[in-house]
Order: sequence, then C-alpha cells, then structure tokens
Amino acid sequence: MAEYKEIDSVAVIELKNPPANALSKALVTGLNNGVKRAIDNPRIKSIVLIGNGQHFSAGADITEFPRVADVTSKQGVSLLTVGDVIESCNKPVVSAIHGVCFGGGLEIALFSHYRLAVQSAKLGFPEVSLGILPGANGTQRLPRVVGFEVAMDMIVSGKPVSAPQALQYGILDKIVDGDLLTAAVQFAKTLNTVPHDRRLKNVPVPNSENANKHFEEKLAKIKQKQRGYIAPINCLKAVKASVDLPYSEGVTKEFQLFMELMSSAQARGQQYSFFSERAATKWYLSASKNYKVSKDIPVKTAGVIGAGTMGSGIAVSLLTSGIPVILVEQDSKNLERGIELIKSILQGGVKLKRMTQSQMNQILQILQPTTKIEDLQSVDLIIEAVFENLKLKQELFSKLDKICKRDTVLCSNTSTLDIDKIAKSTSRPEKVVGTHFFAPAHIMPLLENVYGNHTSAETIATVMKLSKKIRKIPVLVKTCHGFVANRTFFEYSQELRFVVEEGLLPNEVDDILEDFGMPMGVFKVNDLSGIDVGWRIRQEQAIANGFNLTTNTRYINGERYCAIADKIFQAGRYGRKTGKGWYQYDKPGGRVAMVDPNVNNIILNHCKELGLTRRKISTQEVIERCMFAAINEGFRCLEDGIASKPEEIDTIWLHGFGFPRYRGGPMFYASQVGLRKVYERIKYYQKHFPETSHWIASEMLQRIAESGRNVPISEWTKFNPTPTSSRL
Ligand SMILES: CCCCCCCC(=O)CC(=O)SCCNC(=O)CCNC(=O)[C@H](O)C(C)(C)COP(=O)(O)OP(=O)(O)OC[C@H]1O[C@@H](n2cnc3c(N)ncnc32)[C@H](O)[C@@H]1OP(=O)(O)O
Ligand SMILES: NC(=O)C1=CN([C@@H]2O[C@H](COP(=O)(O)OP(=O)(O)OC[C@H]3O[C@@H](n4cnc5c(N)ncnc54)[C@H](O)[C@@H]3O)[C@@H](O)[C@H]2O)C=CC1
Repeated sequence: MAEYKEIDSVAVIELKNPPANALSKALVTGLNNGVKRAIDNPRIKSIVLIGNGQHFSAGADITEFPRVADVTSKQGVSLLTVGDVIESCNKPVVSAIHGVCFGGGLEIALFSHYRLAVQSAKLGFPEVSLGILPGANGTQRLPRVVGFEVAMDMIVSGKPVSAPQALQYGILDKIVDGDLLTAAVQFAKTLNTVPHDRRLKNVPVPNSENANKHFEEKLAKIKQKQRGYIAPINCLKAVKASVDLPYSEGVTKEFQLFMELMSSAQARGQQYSFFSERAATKWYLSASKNYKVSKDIPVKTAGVIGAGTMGSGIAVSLLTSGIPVILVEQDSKNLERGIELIKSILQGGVKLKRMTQSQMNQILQILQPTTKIEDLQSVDLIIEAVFENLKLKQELFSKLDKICKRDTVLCSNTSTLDIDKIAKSTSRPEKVVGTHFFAPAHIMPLLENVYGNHTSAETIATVMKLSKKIRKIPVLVKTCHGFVANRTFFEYSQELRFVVEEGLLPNEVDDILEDFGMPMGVFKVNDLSGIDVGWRIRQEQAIANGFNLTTNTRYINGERYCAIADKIFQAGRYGRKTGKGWYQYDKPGGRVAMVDPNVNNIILNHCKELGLTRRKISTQEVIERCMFAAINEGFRCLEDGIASKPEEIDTIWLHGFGFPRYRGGPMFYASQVGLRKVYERIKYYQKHFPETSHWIASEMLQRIAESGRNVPISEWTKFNPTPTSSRL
C-alpha cells in the first residue's frame, strides 16, 4: 500500500493503491508507518512522498464513506493523524506530484513542507461535488497559502488548477522537468530543517481584507446558481472560518460543518452519482460483447448530416475535440444558416474565454461544409441529425449505405425512432447505432447511445469511445420508442400536462419543479426544445400507430390524452424561438419567460369545453405524480432490458435533464423515499386515474416492494421478471 525505500539520506514513500491511489484506511496506515520509520532512522535527513502509477492521489477512498465512523474515527490512523505526523516532523517532507492530487491527496501535500510537481499535474479539492468539504483541515490550510478569495473559489467550485496555475498561487514550490522522483530526491537533499512558516498552521491567511465582501457575493451566487445544494454553503462557511478564527478553532468549525454534510442525504446522493456515472459507462451485453473485450474503430474523420439545432451543436462537439467534420445540408441556404450557427456557438466560446479567436479559426479550418452527400464516402463515422421523420431517415441511410466505405459507422441522432427500423434500410445493420445527443448538443454532457438488434460490439465500442473523446458521459441503452431518456421523460411531462388540465397553471408547476431542484420547469424546457418538435414527434407516432391526432383528441385507444400542448402549437406558439410558447418571452429567441394570460385562456377554455372542474393540487401531489410516473417507467425499462441497471437511468436524468445531483437520480430518489411507499402511491394513483396506463405498477417494482426487505439498488435487477412488455 505504501512502499518505503531509502535513496542515500532521503526516505521515499510511494503511495500504491491502483488505479488512483485512493487513500483507503490501509494506505493511510501504510503512509503513517512509512513516515514514522523515516523519523526513527537517524541516517534519514528528509522524506519524499510520491504516487505510484498514474496519479499522486485521487483523495480519500470514497467507497469507505458509507462507514462514516471509519472516516472520522479518532481511533486508528486517519488522514488527520498522519497529517499531524507529517507536519510536526522535524525532517523536511516533500510531496512530489504527478497526475491528479485531489481531495485528501492535496490535504497530504498541504501537510507536507514542500510541494513539487510535473507540468501536467492537476491539483484541487473536488469534495463539494461529493456533497462534503475538504475535512482534513484543507479549508483552513489552503487559504493560508493562496489567500481567502482563491481558496474560496477553488473549494466552493471544486475545480482543479493546473500545475503552472498552482505555482503562481504558491501551492507549488517548483515545477520540475524530467524524472519526478530524481528531481524530488535531489531537491530533498538540499533541505536540512523545517522553517517555522513551512508548517501552515503557523501562518496567517494573507489577503483577507475583503473577506466579508467576497463571502457575501459568493453566498448570493451560490443561492442563485446552485439552488438547494448545501455543500457549497458549508464549504464557503468553513473557508471563512480560516479568516475569522485562530487555526485551532477554525479546524473545530470545519469538523462541525464536515459532519453536518457527511451525514446528509445530499452527500449520499452525490456520492452515489460519482459511482453511478462510472457504472453506467460499463456496458455488458455478453461475455464476448462488453466494454472490456470489444475493440473500437478509430474515428479520425466524421460527417454530420443536417445543420439545424442539433447538427450544428454535434459538429461543434466533434470539431472542438479535434475531429475534422464534413457537414452536409439539403441546400446552400440551410448550409449557410448552419455554418453561421456553428460560428456563433464558437464565438460564444471565445467570448467566455474558452478559446482564442485564432483557435476558433483553426477549428473552422477542419470544417468542410457541402451540399453533396457523396462527399461523405470516406469518413469513419457519420451522425445524421435531419428532421424526425422515419421515411426521410431511411432514405438517407440507404443512400449512405451505397456511398460510404464498408466500415463507416452510421449513427442517427433520432430522439425516439427505432434504430432497427432505420438499420433495415441498409445492408450493414451491424454498423448502425443511435447517438442521442441532448440540446444544446455542444453543452449537455449526456450521450445516450442506442444499440439495435444487429448493432455489432465493435460499433458500440466505437461510439462509447467517441463519446468520451468528445467529453460526453455515455450511457448505452437498447432501442425502443423513445429509448430510456424520452420514454421516462415522456411519462413525467405527460403527467404534468394532466396536472395543468386538472388545476395548476404552467408557471405554478414549473415553480414546484424548480424548488424540487430541477434546473428548469418542464414547460420552460418544452419552450426551449420547441413546441413544434414535440408536436411533430406526437404526430409521427400517431401516424406510425394508425390514428389521427387532433386538438379534440381526448383518448387514444382508451388512454387519457391531454391536447393542451397541441392547442399551444396550433396558436403558432412554438416556444422560445418564436418568442412565445407556454410562456411569453421578451423577444424571439429571448430568455426571459413571463406568464402570458393568453396561455391561461387557452387552458381555461380547454377545461371549459371538456366540462372539467379545476381544483387545487398540492406540491406533494405534483412531485409524486411526475416523479413516480417516471420511476415506474424506469422500472419498465429495466424489465424490458432497455436499460440494464438503475444507474443508467439515473445518469441519463442527471446529465440529460439536469436532475439535481444531490438527489442522485430518479431511481436513487425512489430508494430514498422507499420502494414500498412508491409502490403504494402508484397503486393509489392508479385507482384515481385508471385511464392512464403508466399507473399500472411495474412487476419488478411490485416484487421488490412486496419482498418486505429494504433491497439495495445494486440488487434490484435480481427481481426482474422474464422480460415482457406490451408497451414496447
Ligand atoms: C474528520 C476527518 C475526516 C477526513 C475526511 C477526509 C475528506 C477527504 O479527504 C475527502 C476526499 O478526498 S473525497 C475524494 C475527493 N476526490 C475525488 O472526488 C476524486 C475522484 N476521482 C476522480 O476525479 C477521477 O476518478 C480521477 C481523475 C482520479 C481518474 O479519472 P479516470 O477517468 O481516469 O478514471 P475513473 O474511471 O474516474 O476512476 C478509475 C477508478 O478509480 C476509482 N476512484 C477514483 N477516485 C476514487 C476515490 N477517491 N475513491 C475510491 N475510488 C476512486 C473509480 O471509481 C474507478 O473505479 P472503477 O470504476 O472500479 O474502475
Ligand atoms: N431539438 C432537440 O431538442 C432534439 C432533437 N433531436 C433529434 O435530432 C434530429 C434533428 O433535430 P433538430 O436539429 O431539432 O431539427 P432542425 O429542424 O433544427 O434541423 C434539421 C436539419 O436537417 C436538415 N435536413 C433535412 N433534410 C435533410 C437532408 N435530406 N439532407 C441534409 N440535411 C437535411 C434541415 O435543413 C435542417 O437544417 C431529429 O431527429 C430530432 O428528433 C434529438 C435530441 C434533441
């Protein structure tokens, strides 16, 4: 766990806990023993701490967090005890950093008297994203190096800094070239004693004159931008304590704030999310088709077809990851508009200083716009993003099949259509796959990759690898109408339309959802993605299923249907782009949503025409109805094999819909509410709304709820009945 060796008069202690040197109890104990051994050896004059493998250390071992008592135990060796041993050691201790030095790793480095790093190292306190704070005195020590404002920014945001930036802040003493160990040992040999100010607890916080002002400004920003999250607030309070209190009292305050977080439901949700995101990327179809054994095809060039809302964002994601793109549109007018869209996205990046003007120009050099689909003949992968129309997509894929080289991977960005039906139009169904981006495609982190019955493991591996290359969080799901994201979101939003039909107004529903933690209420989301887009999807599905959908439709095959959204569409209110949708906007494309009496009239008239009596609906009912409808559908996705584990559904909601990370995702939320209660409430709603089939409880949910046990999420799929679903 921690290997001890001596190089002349220098003791070298190597942290060794692959893959990320997480500071498990065993590693911390090993580190403690190593430092003590060096202290006891009179021949040793100084000590170097270094990481084995790819990193210095990724911080405390998060898998040990559920045992809060272990992490905070005053008995045995904790990060704090080893930190004290390091800091009080009379022999200089040097941390030699490469890879990441995060969380507890940075705490160790700050207990050390000197810090060296290679140019590519990254240092930071990401604890806030796990719902906690740097609890081994990091909130008191970092400000003593970098001052209040920088420490506050680093700890509250959780964002790491590069080695050059860390050098500038004074976190690092030196950046070294060449072999890190050799340089660190050489450096350590030049040290004899530990100066007083090299023990950070002895040092006052510099540049703290404006701490009160910075504190208030930051607090206001957190309340606005991270509404509902408690960790950033406690992080901020802890850093402020470094200025307001002497060190010994500051660490006591930090401990109190740390414990508040560590025992919170929010921390459980955020830590679950860390592991669920990783679990979701590990796809497994069979022993010969899975993330471990399946090889990808390298994507050196790509094509994008359709340069509308999605295609332009997809092209930007590829281009900014260094992948040359051939962009195809149906005519030069649309092509011109698409190029302008791409330029304006990139220009936004320049404005936000994410890239320079010259980097933007270089990116545009690798974009090749065209109206000739034949230009795609030799690219490695193509992403189609034309209108949501099966016939159009089939025609296009059939053409691509004839034009493209044999191993080109053909992807569709369809949001709902069955991948198998698109693949059928080609002679290479094994190369056809769904790559479902979320709007805006260059910003939203999720990529829902969709395999069909014939998609090969190689094709899946290719899109999963590409997702990471273009900085997306990939999840693999099986094809069906709407896949996991839209299938679950559909039930959520449909239930909220029913709520509007029964009594609440769109802005009242949105306020409830935003208080729950959603970044945007569902009706604002509809306005953003386009009322016309939703309308087209419903029409397309109606055509596919052989029925006629009008503004008078009340039932479809006996199922309740709410036509208010269609009436909003009929009124020419297509959402933000037209300056009016469920809300009125300051201008077409504007962002300021205002309640519009015309919309309220459409809703009230709709109810009058149908003879519906409107009623007051409680916040609890709204949340239960939309969340439990989505959760029930999530269980159905598991039953149908569309998703293979609950973590996939949660990751999709976190990164596709901005579900609050501190609630973990809808399935984790269900586990916190208790599946017995979720099941009972679903049965209750089924009794009240028998004409809505999403209230028929999933069999899998029923089995778990009736098991009489508190079944952990990791065991839910064991309750899966044989895959059957009449809803596919
Ligand atoms: C009262 C006193 C109380 C004292 C309490 C002390 C409080 C603290 O000190 C608090 C902390 O440190 S909390 C930990 C903070 N660190 C982090 O959040 C960093 C997490 N890791 C990363 O960023 C990336 O994994 C990293 C950049 C490292 C690597 O990224 P990659 O994309 O290359 O690889 P991943 O797939 O993310 O990771 C590889 C495997 O390593 C596992 N892992 C990573 N960091 C871990 C960590 N800190 N603890 C446990 N496991 C960890 C990760 O789960 C993955 O595992 P597998 O999926 O099984 O391969
Ligand atoms: N808008 C959204 O929020 C999301 C949309 N999607 C899906 O992405 C696809 C595209 O949607 P949007 O970008 O919103 O549509 P859009 O209407 O903004 O863009 C479609 C583009 O395709 C072009 N096009 C049509 N036929 C073409 C052809 N034969 N050859 C070349 N270009 C052609 C059109 O000129 C237009 O620029 C659809 O399948 C949609 O369901 C997926 C996720 C989210």
